[in-house]
Amino acid sequence: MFDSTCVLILGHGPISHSIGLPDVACEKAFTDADKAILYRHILPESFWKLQRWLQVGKEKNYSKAWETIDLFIAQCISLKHKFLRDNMLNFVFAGRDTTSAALTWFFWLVATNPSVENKIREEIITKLLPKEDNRLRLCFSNVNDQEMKKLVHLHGALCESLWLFPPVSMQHKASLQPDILPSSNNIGANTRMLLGLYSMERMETIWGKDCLEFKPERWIIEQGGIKHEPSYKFVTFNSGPRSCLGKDMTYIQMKIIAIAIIYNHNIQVVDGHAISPSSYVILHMKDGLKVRITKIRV
Ligand code: HEM
Repeated sequence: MFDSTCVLILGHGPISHSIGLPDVACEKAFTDADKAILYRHILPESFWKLQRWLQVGKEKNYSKAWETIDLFIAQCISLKHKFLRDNMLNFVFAGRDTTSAALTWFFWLVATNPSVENKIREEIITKLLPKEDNRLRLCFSNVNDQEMKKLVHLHGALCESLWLFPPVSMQHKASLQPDILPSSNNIGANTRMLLGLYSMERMETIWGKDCLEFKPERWIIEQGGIKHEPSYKFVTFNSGPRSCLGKDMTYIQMKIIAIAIIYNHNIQVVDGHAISPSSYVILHMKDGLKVRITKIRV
């Protein structure tokens, strides 16, 4: 299990079970550390702390074990340095601009559709605020994922803006081998393909006649629950094995921000401010969103 855990977590196996059962210092260090931790539970605190200060007994073994474990982990990190760097970059890049672009389009759509803004504010008050709290103060520590799922109008408005203005507006894919696309088109190996998500999510043949309208109720079923659209149709977060890993977190972050702003403020877009998309891979608003914020609660 030591070997397989290391491969899973660190991407590097110490092969302690190879033929000859080699002495792997780090493996023994974990056992020593474990034993020392047991003694910390049993002995009076002042006693093991004195041992630690004097560096004797089990505490001496514990310190040595830590040195060995630290060295082992540092070696694994340096072996995987490029992999870790690339992953960190991927996450920061993937999470930074996408969500901020999505929020900008969302607030523009909500601000220019006051009936939607009112419906969201109303459901925050009726479904999220504790009945006994007549001060109508919203406390986020009480709001969990399940509570947020009750806000169907907010969810609908978020889906609608993520759908009309997908923050990753296009994708680039290439075929490894010759293939046949679902459209029956044949493609050769190494064929570059650009997928225009922005355009795909505005196609009448896929979404119907009202595909250019802002209609959050599109995402609400008759019984009042949230309507699910398959990811190969609502492609904002990609579909298949390379789907976005941050999708659920994005919805939670956007909901927290939307609730805090819509519950407490009224948003008005500044007259004459031009709205148009920018030409980046991420679909920003070209000149940002200029708004006037009015506090509606003290
Ligand atoms: C509105 C917000 C977001 C949108 C629209 C979005 C959209 C996407 C899309 C379309 C892809 C596929 C890219 C491709 O294969 O070409 C993707 C991948 C990915 N996203 Fe997001 N994303 C968002 C937020 C986030 C956040 C907050 C995180 C995490 C901090 C995140 C992490 C990732 C990662 C790690 C991948 C790569 C998955 C893989 O290749 O296996 N995303 N995202």
